[in-house]
Amino acid sequence: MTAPPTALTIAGSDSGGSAGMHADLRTFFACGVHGMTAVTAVTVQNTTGVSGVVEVPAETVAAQIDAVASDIGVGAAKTGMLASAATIDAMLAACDRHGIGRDGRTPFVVDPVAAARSGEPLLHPDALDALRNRAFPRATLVTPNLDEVRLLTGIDARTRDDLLDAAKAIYDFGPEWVLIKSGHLPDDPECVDLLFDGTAALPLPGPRYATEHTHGAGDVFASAITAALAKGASVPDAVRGGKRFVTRSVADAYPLGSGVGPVSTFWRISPRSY
Ligand SMILES: Nc1ncnc2c1ncn2[C@@H]1O[C@H](COP(=O)(O)OP(=O)(O)O)[C@@H](O)[C@H]1O
Ligand SMILES: Cc1ncc(COP(=O)(O)O)c(N)n1
Repeated sequence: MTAPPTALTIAGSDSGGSAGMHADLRTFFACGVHGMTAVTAVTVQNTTGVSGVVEVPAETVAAQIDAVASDIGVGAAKTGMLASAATIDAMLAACDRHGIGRDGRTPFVVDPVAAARSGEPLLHPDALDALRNRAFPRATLVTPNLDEVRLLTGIDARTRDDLLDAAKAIYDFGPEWVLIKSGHLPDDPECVDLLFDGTAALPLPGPRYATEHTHGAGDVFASAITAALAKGASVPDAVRGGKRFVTRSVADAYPLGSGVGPVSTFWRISPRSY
């Protein structure tokens, strides 16, 4: 047997199993990629929200990256909840040691998670600068939602036409590619995301389903992209494939608990068998 491609998520855990590194690992599995983790924080979380956070020491986050990169190897990496500037800087130093990120050539997807869907913060406000000015320039791809765009750039995108301005503003921080996610666009009958490389903008059309169960959608999208990059896909192909994956995941989203349920990562491996 040969080993499958490998991908690393640097993210927080979600005890409810819907978002964060749990969603990332399930997506890696569904995409046929061996998933690895550098846990940044343990969240006490369910479908109604986040009621506690314990941060993992920054040096332990870096040590997890060192451990897997030096032994197993990382085909592609993604970030989720990073919690603090200290963690971001320790992570970037570890990524440097192992060629993860732009110049090292191992694809590096930075999902700038700032808050949970339910509103609780997952990133210290004083870590925004580290994310923008130190993590983004290292990224192959940055994947903000519209709330994160607002926080990072001040741009309040309200229509599809505003997405290009948002993409340009994020691109100015130095990543190779930017993907603006449109799930939070008010009053749009579709979910048309936008991929931008500094010159050309590629719209990624998709339906908008009338479901409230979208917990973990952004994590699943970024993980499906990361899995495809680990398999050697180009960024546009990985993003197009990731969009198909997350759209099907939202289509099959299921209710869970008393709050917001997760998007489904079951559909590819065992459609509706549960
Ligand atoms: N109701 C929906 N129907 C179909 N696709 C959706 C829906 N909500 C979000 N998506 C898609 O899921 C992905 C994640 O989007 P978004 O919700 O903006 O990010 P996040 O989960 O990070 O807040 C995007 O491709 C978006 O277009
Ligand atoms: C540990 C962790 N990471 C990321 C998210 C964001 O996911 P969502 O925006 O769907 O709440 C989360 N809720 N928890």
